[in-house]
Amino acid sequence: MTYAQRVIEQVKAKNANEPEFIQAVTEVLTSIEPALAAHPEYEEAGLLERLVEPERVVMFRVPWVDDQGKVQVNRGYRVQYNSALGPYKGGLRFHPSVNLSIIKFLGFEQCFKNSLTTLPMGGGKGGADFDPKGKSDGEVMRFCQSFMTELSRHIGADTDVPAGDIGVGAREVGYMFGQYKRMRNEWTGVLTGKGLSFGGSLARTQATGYGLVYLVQELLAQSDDSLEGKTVCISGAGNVAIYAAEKAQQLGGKVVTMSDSTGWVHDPAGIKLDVVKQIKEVERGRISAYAERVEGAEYHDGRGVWSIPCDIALPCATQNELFIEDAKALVANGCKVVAEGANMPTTLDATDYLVESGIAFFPGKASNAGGVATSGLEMSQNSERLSWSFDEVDAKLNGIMVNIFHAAADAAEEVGQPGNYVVGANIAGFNKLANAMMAQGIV
Ligand SMILES: NC(=O)C1=CN([C@@H]2O[C@H](COP(=O)(O)OP(=O)(O)OC[C@H]3O[C@@H](n4cnc5c(N)ncnc54)[C@H](OP(=O)(O)O)[C@@H]3O)[C@@H](O)[C@H]2O)C=CC1
Ligand SMILES: O=C(O)CCC(=O)C(=O)O
Repeated sequence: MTYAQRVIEQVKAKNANEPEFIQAVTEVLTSIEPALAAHPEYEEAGLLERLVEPERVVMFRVPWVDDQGKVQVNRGYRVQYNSALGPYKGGLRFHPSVNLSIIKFLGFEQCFKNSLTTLPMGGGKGGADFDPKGKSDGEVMRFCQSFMTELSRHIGADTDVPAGDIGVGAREVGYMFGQYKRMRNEWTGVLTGKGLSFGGSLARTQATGYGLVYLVQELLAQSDDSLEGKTVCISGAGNVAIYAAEKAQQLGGKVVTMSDSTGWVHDPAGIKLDVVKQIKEVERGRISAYAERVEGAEYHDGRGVWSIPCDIALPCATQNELFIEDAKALVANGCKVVAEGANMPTTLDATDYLVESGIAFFPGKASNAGGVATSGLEMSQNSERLSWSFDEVDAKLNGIMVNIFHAAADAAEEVGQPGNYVVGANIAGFNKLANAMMAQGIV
């Protein structure tokens, strides 16, 4: 057994009821074997054992009162995973499925992703099993205030800087920022994804989706190709999906699918994004409404996006939403590129199948890093007390995504696995983090 395999077994034994966390650790540690082989000193320093164990896990009660006057209690989390590269940084997820396994896998992934951005950010993640769907603004505000009342003890502009994720957008970040400021009596860049009137960065809303497509654009450019005329399948209809679709369309791609947790739409003529934005960003409604409003579009209950033939697939909804049968359908239908907008949307066997089939497959820690990178740029602007223009931030985002593509491609090439961007991204992210951890001693 190799060092990595032994640590994977330890993680499985210690965290037996955390399947998503085990999945993320298995993917990363398996793919960095070549980097570990070049550094036997890592084993003596217990580097992997320290890497897989979060520096701190905070789990807390979030009591709040609903519109009927009834007391509700949710469970909140913040996993402060690794601070070797900078303050803990990563989003907050509000979704009924949230549990420790999901927050730990997201925090673990975030460490490598943030390393890939080259900005000084450590890794963290948090959230709660609260469902904002169907709640009034008042209920969401009271929940956010209660959540921040506890979280505020553990975060700070130089300690831990949360942001949005599933179920946490501008509204929730605004309520949490207001409560933090009220409790601390200080205005600091303690959260990113803030409103533009109080320290938010232009282009942060678009950044994850735009960044994903910038990376795909750079990949295609390597063979003098572009998005022009390409058919694109996207899952999800939230922040990442909407802005991935917008950028893909701006670059000449035709986006034909989007989805939510109840079903999916296929519009062979190309998704009308203004309709999706109205349904999702304004009405907070269901994607089924799209087919009621757009002639020629079909709505289907359940899953099915990956059955539609496409050149490029961008899974942008949630973890484990692209399975082995989906991977087989994509390959059979001639898909050439799969780039993850969501975190770990592709199962391990589906990932292996896509890579072995010669698909250019990009793991989320590389391809969706534009969001957190732009959060890093928001932190810089807050520290400077300045705001940069949209074009300035967008150009920096583009540059970061181009760099991430080449960092992953070069690392894969160096270990003799050209085109394996899973190996490349994991090794590139790991190398910098490992270097920092070794330099900082046994902590
Ligand atoms: N926002 C960001 O900056 C970043 C986000 N990510 C990742 O991107 C993904 C999407 O996040 P984001 O767009 O911000 O979140 P949103 O809440 O804006 O949108 C999430 C979308 O995914 C769908 N979805 C959520 N859970 C499920 C599920 N269990 N099954 C099927 N569909 C589901 C939602 O449908 P419904 O409305 O029905 O719930 C919605 O369409 C996540 O994996 C997130 O971690 C990664 C990097 C940065
Ligand atoms: O912008 C951030 O800090 C967090 C983004 C995020 O949660 C992610 O990259 O998954």
